[in-house]
Amino acid sequence: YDQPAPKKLHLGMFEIGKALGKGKFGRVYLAKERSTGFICALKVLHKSELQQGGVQKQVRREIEIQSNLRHPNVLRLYGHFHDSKRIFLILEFAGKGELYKHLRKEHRFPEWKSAQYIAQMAAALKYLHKKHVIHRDIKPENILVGIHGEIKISDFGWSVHAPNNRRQTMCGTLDYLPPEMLVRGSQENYYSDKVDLWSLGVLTYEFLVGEAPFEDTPVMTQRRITRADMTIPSFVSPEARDFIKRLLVLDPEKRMTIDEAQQHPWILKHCVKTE
Ligand SMILES: Nc1ncnc(NCCc2cnc(NC(=O)Nc3cccc(C(F)(F)F)c3)s2)c1Br
Repeated sequence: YDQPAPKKLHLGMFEIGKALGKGKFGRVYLAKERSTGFICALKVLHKSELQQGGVQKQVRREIEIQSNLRHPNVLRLYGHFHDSKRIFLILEFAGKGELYKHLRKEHRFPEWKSAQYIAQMAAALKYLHKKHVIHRDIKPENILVGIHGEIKISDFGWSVHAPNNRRQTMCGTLDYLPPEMLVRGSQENYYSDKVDLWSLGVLTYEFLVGEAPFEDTPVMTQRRITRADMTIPSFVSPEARDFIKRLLVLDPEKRMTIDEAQQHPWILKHCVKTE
C-alpha cells in the first residue's frame, strides 16, 4: 500500500484572508488550504528579524515541541514551511481570537468564568508537564479562545523540555516571571515545571482583579515578586484567595501541584464535572 506522498507545503497552496493579529515578530493571517478548503491561521516570520533577535533556534524548538502536542486546550501547530525570506507556521485557527482582548474589554472576569478558564489551563499544563514540556510564558497574551469559548494555550516560543537550567535572556513583561527565575544563583537558575504553576497563580489573579498582582515599575516588580508582595482585593472570594495564595509561593517545592489545583474547592465549586 503506497502511502499518500506527504504534500510539499508552500505558500501557493493557501488562499490568504484577513489579518488576525500582529505579534512582536510578524503577522498572522486567516488562511484556507486550496485543495481541501481547510481553514487555519498562518503566522509569517521574517528570517532577518529572527536572526536579529537571535531567536531562530527557539522557533525551531517551538516547531519540534508543538508539532507533537495534541490537547483541546493547546493550540495545534499543524506544520511549517519557508521561502527565501520567511518562515510560515500553519496554526489551528482560534475562532474567538485573543483572550487578553476579551479581558481588557470586560476589565475582569466573574469568578465562575475565571475558574472555568483556569481549570482548562490546569488541564493543559497537566498534559504538557506529563510530556516534560514547560511553557514558561503563560500570560493572557498567549491564550486564544476557540469557537466554543474553550481556551487554548499558544505560542510555545519560550517553551523548553524539563528539567532545564539554561539561562535565558527574557524580554517582554516581567509580571509573570516566578522568583526562582529572577533570583541570581538560585541553584544556578535551575527551575522546573513549577514555574508554570506560579504563572497560573498570576493569571488567576489577573482574571479576577483585572491587573497583574505585582504590576509596578520594572525594578519594583522584581522586588515584589521575590517577596511575593501582593494584596488581594476584598471582592475576591475566600476560596479564590486561598487558590491564588497556594500558587504564589516563593519556594517552588511548596507550591500547589497541578493535581491539588484541579481538586481545589474554588475549581470544584464552579466546574461541574460532566461524567
Ligand atoms: N485567532 C487566532 N488563531 C490562531 N492564531 C492566532 N495568532 C497566532 C498565535 C500564535 C501561535 N503560535 C505562535 N508562535 C509564535 O509566534 N512563535 C514565535 C514567533 C517569533 C519568535 C518566536 C521566538 F522564537 F522568539 F520565541 C516564537 S503565535 C490567532 Br490571533
